[in-house]
Amino acid sequence: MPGPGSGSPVDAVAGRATSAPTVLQVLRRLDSGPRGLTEAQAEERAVRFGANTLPARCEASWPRLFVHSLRDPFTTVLLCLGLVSAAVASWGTACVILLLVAVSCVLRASGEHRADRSMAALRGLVATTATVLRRAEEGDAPVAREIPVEEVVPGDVIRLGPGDLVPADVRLLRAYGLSVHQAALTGESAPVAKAAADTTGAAYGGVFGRPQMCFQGSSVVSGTGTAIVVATGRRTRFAAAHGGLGAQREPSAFDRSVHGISWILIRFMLLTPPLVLMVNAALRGRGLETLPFAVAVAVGLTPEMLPVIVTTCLARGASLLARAHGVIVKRLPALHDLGAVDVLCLDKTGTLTKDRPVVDRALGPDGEDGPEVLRWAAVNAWWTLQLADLPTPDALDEAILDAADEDDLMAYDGTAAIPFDPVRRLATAVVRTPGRLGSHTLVVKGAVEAVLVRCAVTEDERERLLALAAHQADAGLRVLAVATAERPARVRDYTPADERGLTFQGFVTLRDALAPTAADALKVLADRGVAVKILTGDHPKTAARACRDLGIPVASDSVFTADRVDGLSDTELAHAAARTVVFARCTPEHKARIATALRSSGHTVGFLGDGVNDLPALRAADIGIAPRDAVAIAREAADVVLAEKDLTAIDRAITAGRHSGGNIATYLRVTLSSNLGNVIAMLTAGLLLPFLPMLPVQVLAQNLCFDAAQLAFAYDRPHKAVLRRPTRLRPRDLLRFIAGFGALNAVADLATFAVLAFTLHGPDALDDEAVFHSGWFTENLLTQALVMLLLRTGRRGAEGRTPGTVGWAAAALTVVGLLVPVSPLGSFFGLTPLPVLYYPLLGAVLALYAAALMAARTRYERLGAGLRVGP
Ligand SMILES: Nc1ncnc2c1ncn2[C@@H]1O[C@H](COP(=O)(O)OP(=O)(O)OP(=O)(O)O)[C@@H](O)[C@H]1O
Ligand SMILES: [Mg+2]
Repeated sequence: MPGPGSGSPVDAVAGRATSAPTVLQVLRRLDSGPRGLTEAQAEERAVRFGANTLPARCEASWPRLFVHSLRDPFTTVLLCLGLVSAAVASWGTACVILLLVAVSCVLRASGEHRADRSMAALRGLVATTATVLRRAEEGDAPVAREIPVEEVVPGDVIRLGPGDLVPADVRLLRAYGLSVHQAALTGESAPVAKAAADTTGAAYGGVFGRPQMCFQGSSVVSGTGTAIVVATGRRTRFAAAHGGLGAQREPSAFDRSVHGISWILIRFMLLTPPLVLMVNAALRGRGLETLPFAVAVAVGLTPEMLPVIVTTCLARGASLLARAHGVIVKRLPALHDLGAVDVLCLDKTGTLTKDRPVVDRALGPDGEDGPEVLRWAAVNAWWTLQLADLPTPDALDEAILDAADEDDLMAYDGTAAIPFDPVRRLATAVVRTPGRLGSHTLVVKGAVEAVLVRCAVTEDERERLLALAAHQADAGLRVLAVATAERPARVRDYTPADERGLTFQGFVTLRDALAPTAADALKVLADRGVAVKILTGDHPKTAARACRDLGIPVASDSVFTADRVDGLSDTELAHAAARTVVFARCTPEHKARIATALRSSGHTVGFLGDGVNDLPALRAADIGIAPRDAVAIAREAADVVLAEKDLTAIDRAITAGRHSGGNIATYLRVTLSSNLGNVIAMLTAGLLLPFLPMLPVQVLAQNLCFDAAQLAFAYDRPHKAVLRRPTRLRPRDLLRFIAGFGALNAVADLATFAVLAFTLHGPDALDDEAVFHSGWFTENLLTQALVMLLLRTGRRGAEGRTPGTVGWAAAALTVVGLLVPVSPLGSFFGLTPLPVLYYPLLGAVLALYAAALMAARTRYERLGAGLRVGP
């Protein structure tokens, strides 16, 4: 059988030959026909070729995740420190480090495994489908049917429409005005035209340049097509080129903050041991015997639970959001970024408005009622729909068809169509001119400016007509312009070059009601510190009016028409974007450029859109958001998918993001400031004392206790104040915070040393190593508990709250700190019971420390750095 079983269908069909194979060759090779496969054939091929999934999308196994978590930089550094300890035969230290690594890796791998599984399940809810033609039996007529993309097999005949993902590598059988975006394959951002006709000779730009072929990983920007699948799954070009991973994203807000901080810390960790060694050698004449201690200090500085806490916080947030509000976060770090969003860009149609337009009026060039304008508009809508094979009419066309008289339409016979394209903002239908043999009428409808530049009118007349349209738009109406032209009939294809010298017919205005929840949702967003910008393809006046009606103040200088964007440099655009509320007449590329400009000026940008024209911006923003009924490619490109097209859902998602981001930030602040404090105290004490201020095993044991207690932050409920502003963690602010609070912590430790000296009657008594170690051990755990409670929330926040997980964890730390030195376990760590007098004095130190912490915190908040906070 000359079936597709032999060799790779891609090579066989798209392949190495210099000229593209003809449709007939392809069909024969794939043992299929233009009417598609039968269900039985499809089933047999599904078994033979496997599911149409990319290798990169397959779920990672548990052991793989474990190995992956070993590659985490913190873990790597810890392992190196462990090796160093083992090399100097400090087996205790090496074992404890190994234990730390094992615990954090197991926790992280299991957390990630769980998160991956629930993410996969969530992604399944928004999986994309493909439209295939299949037949029940050999003799039956083919039926178009939606199936999950995984079930597509070679030989299937599929339909492509605007907004569809190309589900596999396909050869076109028919195409109308088809253009696809294949940046994921070629890096080229402009859409590429595709056509079905057999051509001879090699194509420019290699295989991807072939006009007859569309490839997995690309998406349909405009037009429609019918095509036969030639390769699926790992046999596609996309899988071969990238393992199906696609282009690398720019670093997101998550990468910039959490990753940025991680790397700063790792540098510190690597610097610490040599520093400790050098200082001890220079001032105390100690040699390599301090190495285990130096290593332990570096370990003590590490927030090794950071990856675990981050995964747990985000996974918990994401699953809660999905369960309670139907909001699906497709990539975990996106939840963190949602919390950091301070500028949200929205498209207008369907987001602020219902996208259920109804025709309001049809008016001629003189502004009087013009019923024939509506008729022409309907002829255009009907024939573009019929001839371009569109799966569903768009909302504007549907409204026009609803308003038009069906009998009028029947008088026309369409011959060609150029479907709507968001860059040209036009749709054209060609009909036979009624009653005039040998003549065609081009009927063009589209955005006012786009149609008028193609009309044969004087400059003054154009100005007058633009003003007339602007007047309509100012009333909140959507305006379409309609024009026609008569041409001698011809067989040759019509192209956009034919849309010239048109006769202007008039305008059709449409009313699109505002979305009922939009006004409230916008107000809530403003209260939460999120600036909203509207990026729309529509008329500036229509957009500005919708904004005003929804309560967004729009000054005259805050409306920007996107053609002005082209003349601006990136910095100028960033400046302009800061002031502007409405960007009108945006092409898809404009939307993306504006999002990029806002990001480059330091904002974390979210973009919500549902159409093909929103695709580049969904990718360019830090975080792309699409409603579930958006076109497939928008859903695919988005990081977050909303159950409904309802702005209130965004607020929920942002709140959940702030919740998780707030917990991560608190964890980092608490851990790092107390770790830093300990390290400073340890270094100082090391120089003051004739012995090591803490044995390596004690440093590590104490560290283990901290880590365990701090897992509680993953389950904390942050204070309401945290949810009021974007949770943006800036590395520089964080470092300032931990330097300040770390120093305070060190002062408390040094005060404890003084207390110990006093309790033990004079500095000489400090020679009692075990008592010193025990005293400091207890103090350290207690201060840690205190810091956890006090730095968690503001002073106001601490009042009237139930203890919660963090409260219980702090209590457990306190108990461990008080009991371990007096218990049998204590002697194992080299600890001993303390004199009774020590406790009241320690109490006094802690009370002073608590007061200082509160004062410092209030000051810090007053300085405006607070619980950090957008611009
Ligand atoms: N089917 C159509 N036929 C002709 N013109 C259209 C059609 N659909 C839209 N237009 C015109 O093109 C313009 C741009 O459309 P586009 O789809 O890019 O954005 P939009 O839907 O207006 O707004 P948003 O970006 O807020 O979703 C519209 O404002 C309208 O004037
Ligand atoms: Mg839209």
